[in-house]
Amino acid sequence: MNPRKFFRSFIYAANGIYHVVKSEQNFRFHLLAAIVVVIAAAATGLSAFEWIIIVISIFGMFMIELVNASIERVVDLVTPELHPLAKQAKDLAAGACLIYAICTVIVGLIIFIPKWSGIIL
Ligand SMILES: Nc1ncnc2c1ncn2[C@@H]1O[C@H](COP(=O)(O)OP(=O)(O)OP(=O)(O)O)[C@@H](O)[C@H]1O
Repeated sequence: MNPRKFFRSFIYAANGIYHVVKSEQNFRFHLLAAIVVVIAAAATGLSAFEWIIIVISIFGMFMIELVNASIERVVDLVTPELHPLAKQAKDLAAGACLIYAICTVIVGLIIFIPKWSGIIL
């Protein structure tokens, strides 16, 4: 294994993340939502297992947004013109993000509602 090449791959990955933060409004929204969730989780007090679920949900959302942004760029590279398959590819990737986002909201509700209802009621 070449250590320099290995280290360079981290730089490339960090560049990709930096680029998506700069260029994708959706990614910045998820970043803000993640900060709010972490603050809410810290204030509520979660078990280690609940924290693991929250961390997996947050990082999974970032990951799928990165894959979505990557698919969008590949599609634009392959066909700058309008094409039904380009639309399908982008809409499918966006659909994957939406499905995972719905999943994270459900997971959040399952974790937080019983704790908050104990505080509110
Ligand atoms: N080359 C294309 N051919 C056909 N439909 C496209 C193409 N590019 C985007 N679309 C469709 O147009 C709609 C809006 O796409 P738009 O370009 O605004 O956003 P995006 O490319 O999906 O994301 P972003 O705004 O972040 O670049 C979506 O339904 C998308 O699938």
